[in-house]
Amino acid sequence: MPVFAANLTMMFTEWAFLDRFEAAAAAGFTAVEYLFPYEAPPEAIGERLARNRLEQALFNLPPGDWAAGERGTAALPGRFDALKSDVERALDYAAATGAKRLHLMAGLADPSDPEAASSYRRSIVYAAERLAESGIDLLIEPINGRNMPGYFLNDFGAAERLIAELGLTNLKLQFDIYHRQILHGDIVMALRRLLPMIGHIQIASVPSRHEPDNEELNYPYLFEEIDRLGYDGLVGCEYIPRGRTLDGLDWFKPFARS
Ligand SMILES: O=C(O)C(=O)[C@@H](O)CO
Ligand SMILES: [Mg+2]
Repeated sequence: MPVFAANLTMMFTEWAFLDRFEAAAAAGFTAVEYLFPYEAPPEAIGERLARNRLEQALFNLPPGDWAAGERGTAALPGRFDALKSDVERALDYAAATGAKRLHLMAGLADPSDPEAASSYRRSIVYAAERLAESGIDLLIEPINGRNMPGYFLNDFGAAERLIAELGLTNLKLQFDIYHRQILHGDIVMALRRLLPMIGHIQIASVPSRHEPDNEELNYPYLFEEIDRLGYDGLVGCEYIPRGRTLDGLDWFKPFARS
Protein backbone atom coordinates (compact mmCIF):
# COMPACT_ATOMS: atom_id res chain seq x y z
CA MET A 1 0.00 0.00 0.00
CA PRO A 2 1.48 3.42 -0.88
CA VAL A 3 2.34 5.59 2.10
CA PHE A 4 1.00 9.11 1.58
CA ALA A 5 2.46 12.38 2.85
CA ALA A 6 0.07 15.31 3.24
CA ASN A 7 1.51 18.42 1.62
CA LEU A 8 1.03 21.04 4.32
CA THR A 9 1.61 23.96 1.96
CA MET A 10 -1.47 23.05 -0.03
CA MET A 11 -3.58 20.90 2.32
CA PHE A 12 -4.91 21.71 5.80
CA THR A 13 -4.50 25.43 5.13
CA GLU A 14 -7.60 25.97 7.27
CA TRP A 15 -5.12 25.66 10.17
CA ALA A 16 -2.04 27.77 11.02
CA PHE A 17 1.12 26.12 9.69
CA LEU A 18 2.24 24.48 12.94
CA ASP A 19 -1.28 23.22 13.67
CA ARG A 20 -1.50 21.48 10.30
CA PHE A 21 0.66 18.63 11.63
CA GLU A 22 -1.93 17.61 14.19
CA ALA A 23 -4.76 18.01 11.67
CA ALA A 24 -2.97 15.77 9.16
CA ALA A 25 -2.24 13.13 11.80
CA ALA A 26 -5.86 13.20 12.98
CA ALA A 27 -6.95 12.61 9.37
CA GLY A 28 -4.81 9.45 9.28
CA PHE A 29 -1.60 10.64 7.62
CA THR A 30 1.68 9.19 8.84
CA ALA A 31 3.92 11.56 6.89
CA VAL A 32 3.96 15.17 5.74
CA GLU A 33 5.80 17.36 3.27
CA TYR A 34 5.65 21.07 2.44
CA LEU A 35 7.42 23.45 0.12
CA PHE A 36 9.30 25.52 2.70
CA PRO A 37 9.72 25.29 6.48
CA TYR A 38 11.77 28.45 6.91
CA GLU A 39 9.20 30.67 8.59
CA ALA A 40 8.95 28.40 11.63
CA PRO A 41 11.83 27.49 13.95
CA PRO A 42 13.26 24.03 13.13
CA GLU A 43 12.78 22.79 16.73
CA ALA A 44 9.08 23.74 16.67
CA ILE A 45 8.55 21.67 13.54
CA GLY A 46 10.51 18.76 14.98
CA GLU A 47 8.36 18.88 18.10
CA ARG A 48 5.10 18.82 16.07
CA LEU A 49 6.35 15.88 14.05
CA ALA A 50 7.30 13.89 17.14
CA ARG A 51 4.13 14.75 19.04
CA ASN A 52 1.99 13.59 16.13
CA ARG A 53 4.12 10.57 15.17
CA LEU A 54 4.67 11.95 11.67
CA GLU A 55 7.53 11.28 9.28
CA GLN A 56 8.96 14.29 7.45
CA ALA A 57 8.95 13.26 3.78
CA LEU A 58 10.78 16.18 2.19
CA PHE A 59 10.93 19.93 1.68
CA ASN A 60 12.65 22.32 -0.71
CA LEU A 61 15.95 24.06 -0.20
CA PRO A 62 15.55 27.86 0.00
CA PRO A 63 14.36 29.04 -3.45
CA GLY A 64 15.83 32.56 -3.62
CA ASP A 65 13.39 35.45 -3.42
CA TRP A 66 10.08 33.62 -3.93
CA ALA A 67 7.96 36.75 -3.39
CA ALA A 68 9.89 38.49 -6.17
CA GLY A 69 9.20 35.59 -8.54
CA GLU A 70 12.33 33.47 -8.12
CA ARG A 71 11.79 29.71 -8.27
CA GLY A 72 15.16 28.42 -7.13
CA THR A 73 18.69 29.55 -7.89
CA ALA A 74 20.62 26.40 -8.84
CA ALA A 75 20.78 27.26 -12.54
CA LEU A 76 21.37 30.98 -12.03
CA PRO A 77 24.96 32.04 -12.71
CA GLY A 78 26.42 34.13 -9.91
CA ARG A 79 24.34 32.60 -7.11
CA PHE A 80 26.64 29.78 -6.07
CA ASP A 81 27.93 31.36 -2.85
CA ALA A 82 24.39 32.05 -1.63
CA LEU A 83 23.41 28.51 -2.57
CA LYS A 84 26.13 27.15 -0.32
CA SER A 85 24.65 28.92 2.70
CA ASP A 86 21.14 27.86 1.62
CA VAL A 87 22.33 24.25 1.77
CA GLU A 88 23.49 24.75 5.37
CA ARG A 89 20.17 26.35 6.30
CA ALA A 90 18.23 23.44 4.83
CA LEU A 91 20.49 20.97 6.62
CA ASP A 92 19.64 22.58 9.97
CA TYR A 93 15.96 21.95 9.25
CA ALA A 94 16.67 18.44 8.02
CA ALA A 95 18.50 17.66 11.27
CA ALA A 96 15.58 18.93 13.35
CA THR A 97 12.91 17.17 11.32
CA GLY A 98 14.66 13.95 10.31
CA ALA A 99 14.03 14.68 6.61
CA LYS A 100 15.99 12.32 4.39
CA ARG A 101 15.21 14.10 1.08
CA LEU A 102 15.57 17.71 -0.03
CA HIS A 103 14.41 19.17 -3.34
CA LEU A 104 16.70 21.64 -5.10
CA MET A 105 14.78 24.01 -7.37
CA ALA A 106 16.55 25.00 -10.59
CA GLY A 107 15.15 28.49 -11.10
CA LEU A 108 13.88 30.38 -14.13
CA ALA A 109 16.46 30.14 -16.91
CA ASP A 110 16.69 29.09 -20.53
CA PRO A 111 17.38 25.32 -20.64
CA SER A 112 19.50 25.82 -23.78
CA ASP A 113 21.78 28.41 -22.12
CA PRO A 114 25.17 26.74 -21.52
CA GLU A 115 25.96 29.03 -18.59
CA ALA A 116 22.72 28.09 -16.84
CA ALA A 117 23.36 24.40 -17.57
CA SER A 118 26.84 24.58 -16.10
CA SER A 119 25.64 26.49 -13.00
CA TYR A 120 22.93 23.89 -12.51
CA ARG A 121 25.36 20.98 -12.63
CA ARG A 122 27.80 22.71 -10.30
CA SER A 123 25.03 23.46 -7.78
CA ILE A 124 23.70 19.91 -7.93
CA VAL A 125 27.11 18.33 -7.43
CA TYR A 126 27.89 20.63 -4.51
CA ALA A 127 24.52 20.14 -2.78
CA ALA A 128 24.41 16.37 -3.34
CA GLU A 129 27.91 15.88 -1.96
CA ARG A 130 27.20 18.06 1.07
CA LEU A 131 23.88 16.29 1.77
CA ALA A 132 25.51 12.87 1.39
CA GLU A 133 27.56 13.64 4.50
CA SER A 134 24.28 13.52 6.44
CA GLY A 135 22.81 10.56 4.55
CA ILE A 136 20.28 12.79 2.73
CA ASP A 137 19.14 12.47 -0.89
CA LEU A 138 19.03 15.47 -3.21
CA LEU A 139 16.04 15.54 -5.54
CA ILE A 140 15.42 17.37 -8.79
CA GLU A 141 11.92 17.74 -10.23
CA PRO A 142 10.82 18.54 -13.78
CA ILE A 143 8.01 21.11 -13.57
CA ASN A 144 5.57 21.94 -16.36
CA GLY A 145 5.69 25.36 -17.98
CA ARG A 146 2.01 26.10 -17.57
CA ASN A 147 2.36 26.19 -13.77
CA MET A 148 5.86 27.62 -13.80
CA PRO A 149 6.61 29.45 -17.06
CA GLY A 150 10.33 29.66 -17.80
CA TYR A 151 11.39 26.98 -15.31
CA PHE A 152 14.78 25.56 -16.29
CA LEU A 153 14.07 21.86 -15.66
CA ASN A 154 10.96 21.32 -17.76
CA ASP A 155 11.67 17.90 -19.24
CA PHE A 156 11.84 14.42 -17.68
CA GLY A 157 14.34 13.27 -20.31
CA ALA A 158 16.73 16.05 -19.34
CA ALA A 159 16.44 15.12 -15.66
CA GLU A 160 17.01 11.45 -16.42
CA ARG A 161 20.12 12.17 -18.51
CA LEU A 162 21.57 14.48 -15.91
CA ILE A 163 21.07 12.03 -13.04
CA ALA A 164 22.61 9.22 -15.13
CA GLU A 165 25.55 11.36 -16.26
CA LEU A 166 26.41 12.76 -12.83
CA GLY A 167 26.30 9.30 -11.26
CA LEU A 168 25.84 10.64 -7.72
CA THR A 169 24.30 7.89 -5.62
CA ASN A 170 22.15 10.30 -3.57
CA LEU A 171 20.85 12.33 -6.56
CA LYS A 172 17.27 11.26 -7.28
CA LEU A 173 14.26 12.16 -9.38
CA GLN A 174 11.17 13.74 -7.84
CA PHE A 175 8.48 12.15 -10.03
CA ASP A 176 5.46 14.41 -9.78
CA ILE A 177 2.75 12.55 -11.68
CA TYR A 178 0.85 15.79 -12.23
CA HIS A 179 3.79 17.42 -14.02
CA ARG A 180 4.66 14.21 -15.87
CA GLN A 181 1.16 13.92 -17.31
CA ILE A 182 1.13 17.53 -18.49
CA LEU A 183 4.64 17.36 -19.94
CA HIS A 184 4.75 13.92 -21.53
CA GLY A 185 2.00 11.50 -20.38
CA ASP A 186 2.97 7.78 -20.55
CA ILE A 187 3.07 7.67 -16.76
CA VAL A 188 3.13 3.93 -16.10
CA MET A 189 5.91 3.17 -18.56
CA ALA A 190 7.93 6.08 -17.17
CA LEU A 191 7.44 4.91 -13.57
CA ARG A 192 8.60 1.42 -14.54
CA ARG A 193 11.67 2.63 -16.37
CA LEU A 194 12.71 5.38 -13.98
CA LEU A 195 11.99 3.54 -10.72
CA PRO A 196 15.68 3.04 -9.80
CA MET A 197 16.24 6.80 -9.84
CA ILE A 198 12.94 7.88 -8.24
CA GLY A 199 13.36 9.32 -4.74
CA HIS A 200 9.87 10.70 -4.24
CA ILE A 201 6.50 10.65 -6.00
CA GLN A 202 3.83 13.34 -5.89
CA ILE A 203 0.20 13.26 -7.02
CA ALA A 204 -2.72 15.50 -7.98
CA SER A 205 -5.58 15.40 -10.43
CA VAL A 206 -4.90 16.61 -13.97
CA PRO A 207 -5.62 19.24 -15.18
CA SER A 208 -6.98 20.93 -12.03
CA ARG A 209 -4.36 19.87 -9.45
CA HIS A 210 -7.03 18.83 -6.98
CA GLU A 211 -7.75 15.56 -5.11
CA PRO A 212 -6.51 12.45 -6.99
CA ASP A 213 -10.01 11.07 -7.38
CA ASN A 214 -11.24 12.00 -10.85
CA GLU A 215 -10.44 13.94 -14.05
CA GLU A 216 -7.80 12.75 -16.52
CA LEU A 217 -5.92 10.10 -14.52
CA ASN A 218 -6.97 6.72 -13.08
CA TYR A 219 -5.26 6.99 -9.70
CA PRO A 220 -6.51 3.69 -8.21
CA TYR A 221 -4.71 1.96 -11.08
CA LEU A 222 -1.59 4.09 -10.58
CA PHE A 223 -1.51 3.32 -6.83
CA GLU A 224 -1.66 -0.40 -7.64
CA GLU A 225 1.15 0.03 -10.12
CA ILE A 226 3.28 1.86 -7.55
CA ASP A 227 2.79 -1.17 -5.27
CA ARG A 228 3.47 -3.68 -8.05
CA LEU A 229 6.75 -1.92 -8.72
CA GLY A 230 7.76 -2.33 -5.08
CA TYR A 231 8.29 1.42 -4.64
CA ASP A 232 9.16 1.83 -0.97
CA GLY A 233 9.28 5.65 -0.79
CA LEU A 234 6.55 8.12 0.05
CA VAL A 235 3.83 9.61 -2.14
CA GLY A 236 3.28 13.33 -1.56
CA CYS A 237 -0.25 14.69 -1.87
CA GLU A 238 0.69 17.93 -3.55
CA TYR A 239 -2.80 19.06 -4.43
CA ILE A 240 -5.08 21.99 -3.73
CA PRO A 241 -8.29 20.71 -2.14
CA ARG A 242 -11.44 21.62 -4.08
CA GLY A 243 -13.09 22.74 -0.86
CA ARG A 244 -12.26 21.99 2.75
CA THR A 245 -9.35 19.57 3.09
CA LEU A 246 -11.24 17.07 5.26
CA ASP A 247 -14.22 17.02 2.88
CA GLY A 248 -11.96 15.85 0.05
CA LEU A 249 -10.35 12.85 1.77
CA ASP A 250 -12.71 10.05 0.68
CA TRP A 251 -10.05 8.81 -1.75
CA PHE A 252 -7.59 8.50 1.18
CA LYS A 253 -9.81 6.55 3.60
CA PRO A 254 -8.53 3.07 2.59
CA PHE A 255 -4.96 4.21 3.29
CA ALA A 256 -5.46 6.18 6.51
CA ARG A 257 -3.91 5.21 9.86
CA SER A 258 -6.72 4.50 12.28
O1 LIG B 1 5.65 22.54 -7.80
C1 LIG B 1 5.90 21.38 -7.48
O2 LIG B 1 5.42 20.43 -8.09
C2 LIG B 1 6.77 21.08 -6.34
O3 LIG B 1 6.95 19.93 -6.02
C3 LIG B 1 7.41 22.16 -5.56
O4 LIG B 1 8.31 21.63 -4.65
C4 LIG B 1 8.12 23.17 -6.37
O5 LIG B 1 7.40 24.33 -6.36
MG1 LIG C 1 5.83 18.56 -7.19
